[in-house]
Order: sequence, then C-alpha cells, then structure tokens
Amino acid sequence: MTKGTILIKNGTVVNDDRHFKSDVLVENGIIKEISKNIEPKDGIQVVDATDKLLVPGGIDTHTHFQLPFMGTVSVDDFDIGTQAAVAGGTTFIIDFVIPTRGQSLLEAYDQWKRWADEKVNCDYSLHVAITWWSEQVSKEMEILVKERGVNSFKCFMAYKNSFMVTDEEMYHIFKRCKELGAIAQVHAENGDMVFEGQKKMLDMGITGPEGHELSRPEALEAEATNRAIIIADRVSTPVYIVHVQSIGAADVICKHRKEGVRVYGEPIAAGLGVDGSHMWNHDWRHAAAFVMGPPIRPDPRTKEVLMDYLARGDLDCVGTDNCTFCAEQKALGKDDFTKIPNGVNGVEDRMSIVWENGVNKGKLTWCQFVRATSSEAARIFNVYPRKGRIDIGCDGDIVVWDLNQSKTISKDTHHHAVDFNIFEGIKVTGIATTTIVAGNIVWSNNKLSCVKGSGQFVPRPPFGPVFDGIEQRDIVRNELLRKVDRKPYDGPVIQLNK
Ligand SMILES: C[C@@H](CNC(N)=O)C(=O)O
Ligand SMILES: [Zn+2]
Ligand SMILES: [Zn+2]
Ligand SMILES: [Zn+2]
Repeated sequence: MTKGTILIKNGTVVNDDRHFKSDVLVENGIIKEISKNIEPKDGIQVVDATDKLLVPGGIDTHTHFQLPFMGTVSVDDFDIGTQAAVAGGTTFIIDFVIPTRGQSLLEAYDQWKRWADEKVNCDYSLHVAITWWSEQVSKEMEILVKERGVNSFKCFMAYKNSFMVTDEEMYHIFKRCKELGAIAQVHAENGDMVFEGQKKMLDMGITGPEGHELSRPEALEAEATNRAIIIADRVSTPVYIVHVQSIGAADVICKHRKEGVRVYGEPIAAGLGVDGSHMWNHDWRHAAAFVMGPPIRPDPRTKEVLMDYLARGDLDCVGTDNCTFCAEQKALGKDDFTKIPNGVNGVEDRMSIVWENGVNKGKLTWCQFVRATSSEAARIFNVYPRKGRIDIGCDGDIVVWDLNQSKTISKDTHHHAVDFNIFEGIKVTGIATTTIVAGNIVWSNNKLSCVKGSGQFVPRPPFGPVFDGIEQRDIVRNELLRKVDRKPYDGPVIQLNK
C-alpha cells in the first residue's frame, strides 16, 4: 500500500501534553501540516472530524500473534490480529520473538519477521525473549540490537522447564541489556512456586480453570516482581514489568520507583477491564477463556486500583498480551488446567476499555489517555515522536475518536479470529470511528479496508530515554563502593582438620 495523503478537518487534536482544535494534513504517510482551515487541494481525500478527537494511533506493547505455545498456535495471526488492532484504534503493535531453549535468537527473529512481514496491516516491531543463556546468546543479542532494530529483551520467571530462566541467568541477561542499551522486560511470577502450586491443586483434584489462579496467587507475582526489580537494580539497568496483573505487584513497582529505581510497569486491557472471578464460572469454556499468566485476579478491586496507578503515572503503558485460543484449543486442558493454553484477547478493545474505565470514570484526562495508550510506549521503546504524537514529521497514524459513540463488545461483532471475547457484553462509550495508518484509511464506517502485508517493521534504536541519567546515578552509587584501608588481622586463626 503506498503511503497515503489525507486531510482531516475540524477535529480536536489530543497529544499527551495538550489538546487543540485543528485540521491535520498527512502527505505520503507523514504529517505535513497542522493548522486551522487547511484548504483541500483537488483530489485529496477529506475526513470530517467535527465534534471528534484526533488521537495518535494506539501502541500495543505486548501481543503474541500466531504464537506456537503449549502444543498449539494462537489463532489471531499477524493478519487478523492487526485487523482487530486497527478496528480498535491501535496502529502499531510490538510482538514477541520467543526462541525455544537452545534455539538461535537470530533464527527465531528471522522466522517471526517472515511471519509478520507478509501479513501485517499496520506497523509492527519485535521484542525478543531470552529463554536460555550462553556466550552465543550474548553475541546474538548484540547483533539484534546493532543490526536488527531490537531494543528490548524479555525474561520469563515462569513456565518452568520451557521459557523460564534462573535468577543467575537473568542477572547476566540484564547486564548484557545494560551494555547494549536495551530495556530488560520481565514476566514476573515465581515459576518454581507456580509449578509446586499446580501439582498441589491437581493432587487435591482441582483440575478446572479455578485451579489456575489458586496455583499462582498474586503473592507469587508480587514476590517475583520484587526479585526482578532488585536484580535489575543490582545491575543498575532499566527494567520493564510486563502484564502487571495485581495490586501486590503494582505496589512493589511503586515502592521501588519511589526509591529511584528505573522500573516501568505495563498493565494490560484484561486486568483493567475484567476480573478473574470468571474462572469460577460453571461453564467450563467460559472459565477457561480467562486463563492467562499471570492470572487475571479475582479481587474485583484490582481493575480500579490498577487504573488509579495508571492515572498517577505509577504504571506506564497499556498492552494486551493478546494471545488467543478457540474452544477446541483451550479444551486441551479440559481435564487438567495446567494444559489450558494461556492467553486472552485485548488488541481490539484495549483503547475503549481504557477510555471507559479511565476517562469516563473521571480518572484519566484526554491527554493521560494518549499517554497510557500511545505516547509513553513510544518513549519507552524509543520511537517517539515518530510514533505516539500528532505533530509535523510524525507518522500519519491517526485515530478519529468519537467520545460520544457507544458499542457493546461481543465475539459476534469483534474482528478477532477467536470465538470468545473476555469483555463480552461490556458497553463502552468512546470508540475509534476512523483509523488512519500511514495516511491511508484502514477502518471507517465499521468497515476494514486493510492491505495485508502493508505494515512496516519499525526498528527501535538502543539507549532510548529509559537510559537517561543512568550513568550519573551509577557514578553516585559507585562512590559508595570503596574498600577500607585497614591494618591486616594478625591474631590467632583456627586450624581446620583436613
Ligand atoms: C506466553 C505469553 C502469553 N500467555 C499468557 N500471558 O498467558 C506470556 O506469558 O506473556
Ligand atoms: Zn508473559
Ligand atoms: Zn463471566
Ligand atoms: Zn506475553
């Protein structure tokens, strides 16, 4: 798809720092002019945004399209997944390359890139998971940063015997991230305790989806979150906790931030929109649909409290962890919850869920909504202001947002490939009515007009804003690392028997 030219008139532009009435002209995919009363030249497509907002295209920091996982493959692939994304106002997704233990990172990266390049309907980028550690991994991380546009690596502290790494391995991976200027991301759950908890539940005959939460309560997420942050701080490198699902984990992040630790937290649409009580639903398929890791917490306060943290800036950018499985796939775990493929939807409804539970609940301003759904993610992953802002020279990824239009979310009308929607029946007011990607309309009047494979890979340079000030902090902290000049001990020493 060629980069488009389009004029959006009479809208209210909302960035994360201010909002103002203006026309916006996008030329060949780049924002060219922002001013009142831009006269349309002949033949230019014009969109009337009267009484509507213009927000920067949403950025979903966390997706797993067509992920091979737990014996099957997530059904939202890079085509359907990015169609669902743009239908909800998201125009840039960051997915995860997840090498199997022992697999070359570069080989896995090339595979994911092939999958995405042929199918994406909007721009994308790739985090890379580090599921094992060696000299080769260390070398390949450098190539990924210096030659493949990767500036973020994810460690899993859960999924024992598959993706999980040890504290020692995580320490070395974090050190490498610091050397390379890449942000260290963590799936924070105590994987050993999850493993023991799963065995305990099964031994007690608890095989249903409720066993998923019971086997890995929020204490295991909070403990691992604390451990990951402390290990990252021992290395003094920025750390990003993905899918923060509990008040306990959010509290830990907040505590360390107050002490000056460079830690970021990513809530997800699921944790901001629903609660985990659904895993106790008597309909097995319904209950299993909510199984993901870390679990969506059953405490009904969680989604409100996580939104409060987001509003205060103690949590940073909203992802989804979109990793969807249909009934017959979830049924792999019909007799044993540990075999239910973990994952839920979110990429289509993320922005409306944040608007409904944030802005409409009086917790987020329009500007904070843009921060939470777009600009903070662009800053953290070092693509701001190309992404995350409506300004001259920025990518022409713009969403016409109707703050007065409502819809009721349903699997019957969503654009996912999956046969369940965890937000089923939720009425949201505030939706994307037109989505523009690189100056082309890809969603309007409830219709998709994507061109499969038209999205571009967006490289993300290292040493982004998350590294600002780290060096100086190290200088100050290293002042304390001094040895004491003391007279050597010359008293008696016990003789150990051989
Ligand atoms: C494997 C991946 C998706 N599944 C999930 N979160 O339940 C993740 O843990 O982020
Ligand atoms: Zn995860
Ligand atoms: Zn339910
Ligand atoms: Zn994930």
